Amino acid sequence: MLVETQEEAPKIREPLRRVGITNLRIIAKINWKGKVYTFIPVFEITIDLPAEKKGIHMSRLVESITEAMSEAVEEEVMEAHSSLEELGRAVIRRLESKHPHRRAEVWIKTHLIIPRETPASGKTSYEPYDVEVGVIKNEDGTFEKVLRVRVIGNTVCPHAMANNNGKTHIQRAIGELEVRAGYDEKIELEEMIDVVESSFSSPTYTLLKTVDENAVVQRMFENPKFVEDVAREIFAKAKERFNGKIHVRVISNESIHKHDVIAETWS
Ligand SMILES: Nc1nc2c(ncn2[C@@H]2O[C@H](COP(=O)(O)OP(=O)(O)OP(=O)(O)O)[C@@H](O)[C@H]2O)c(=O)[nH]1
Ligand SMILES: [Fe+2]
Repeated sequence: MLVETQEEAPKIREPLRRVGITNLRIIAKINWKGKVYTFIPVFEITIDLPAEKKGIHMSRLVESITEAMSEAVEEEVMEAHSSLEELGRAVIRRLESKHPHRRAEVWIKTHLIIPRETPASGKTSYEPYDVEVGVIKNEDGTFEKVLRVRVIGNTVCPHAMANNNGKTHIQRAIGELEVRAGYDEKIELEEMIDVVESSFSSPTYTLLKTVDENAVVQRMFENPKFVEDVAREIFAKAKERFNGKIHVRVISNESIHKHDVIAETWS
């Protein structure tokens, strides 16, 4: 007979808000607009723990994830989940029948690979973006979601350009956009990525033929921006498009310093 240590009273009767599993890697399939994508996401799943319980039954959180995945893999994937947030909610729904809790969170971190067309040769280039989706079931049973995208672009400094007959310093920059909204709000990760990527001096590309490289350099110099300009542009576009709490952070890896510069704002 197994001893259920988790059910015993702890020495220190403090409730814990988030207890669970993190850095769990697994396979996931998403049927996004009729096309099947396979991901190797990293999961974090937590529930609250009341003051009178020593611990949670950790394996039940893992079971909620593995069972939600198997329903996708075994029943072939057309019944699979239509978005990462829908997958997160399906995991929480399974957890409800396995482990008592009042509040639950599932965080799914992965990469989206989006095919883009190069600016001059029109070839297909596959661009990687870091995305993270959080699905939160509140104590009143309502669901909210947090969508995060991280995009690599570039900035051309307008200040050096104005003071050096057009010569200037150029650097890669990273734009991070987070939208926190009610679960049913229609917000697409791809659209969030486009908002960030269109706010740099120029997007970056994996594949660039010489004609493409020329086009990117032309566009960069036609579009000099401070790190502040990029953050403001992302924020303004995101407020217009997405109904939720917006958080923007841009870091420019300055090529003239050993440090970076940052601009951040939120609604
Ligand atoms: N709460 C808690 N569990 C831990 C900790 N370290 C390891 N464990 C887990 O204890 C789990 C086994 O306990 P349960 O999940 O309750 O497994 P079980 O009792 O066989 O299964 P159930 O019948 O579903 O309760 C293992 O999966 C371990 O990951 C810890 O620090 N806290
Ligand atoms: Fe147990």
